[in-house]
Amino acid sequence: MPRIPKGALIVSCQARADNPLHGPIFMSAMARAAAAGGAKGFRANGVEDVAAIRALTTCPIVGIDKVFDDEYPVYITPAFAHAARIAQAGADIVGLDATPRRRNGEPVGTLIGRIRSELGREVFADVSTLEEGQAAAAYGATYVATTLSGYTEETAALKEKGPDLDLVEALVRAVPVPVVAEGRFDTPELVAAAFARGAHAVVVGTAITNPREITKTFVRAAAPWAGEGNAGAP
Ligand SMILES: CC(=O)N[C@H](C=O)[C@@H](O)[C@H](O)[C@H](O)COP(=O)(O)O
Repeated sequence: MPRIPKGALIVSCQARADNPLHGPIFMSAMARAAAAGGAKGFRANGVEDVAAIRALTTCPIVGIDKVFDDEYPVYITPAFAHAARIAQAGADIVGLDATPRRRNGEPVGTLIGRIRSELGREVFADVSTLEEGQAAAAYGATYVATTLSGYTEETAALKEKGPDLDLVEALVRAVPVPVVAEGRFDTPELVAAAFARGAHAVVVGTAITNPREITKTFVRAAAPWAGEGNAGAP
């Protein structure tokens, strides 16, 4: 199984159902474009997208299966069945929510152990705090990533504050496995800052593969000048 190389840029190629680029045709094209640009691995969601990207690369793929259920906050690969189908689709590494929040499936420690022993896959643990990262590493996760910082109740206030570089550094100091920076790393400078804090690799999604969200940032910049008779604003 290929490992994520040190210094790698991993490109997350994901588009939800309401995104015009949803589906394996567009997501595999995104992965090809990212590979041509030098990406050394991919993160992808769902069996179809993972299989389509597997068909075009031998680089490591962090496969996840997002399953939304109003009763449970955990949606990134919540249970073993989801991990199994993502592994079957060709993911070298299974990504999952490694927070201790309620999930529709076995406890995260059991899940990590089963993915490694029964599926023979590496585990990429998405966490939101230092304590969650330490627990995930103790359970046997291969990588610990800052993916969920800003996206849990406990960390929600961080979402508007850019990427969680402090968590990257705290994890690097505390856990014995490679730490991956993920979540809101939306400029090359922030990617460099993550490596300077000790990250093993960095995952970038929206800023590379979501033209709708990228367009919004440009439109926001144009907004003060938009509209009739507003030519000289602000
Ligand atoms: C919280 C959550 O569900 N994060 C997801 C995880 O798969 C994705 O929606 C993110 O796009 C990904 O983590 C990359 O982050 P960013 O798009 O900020 O570069």
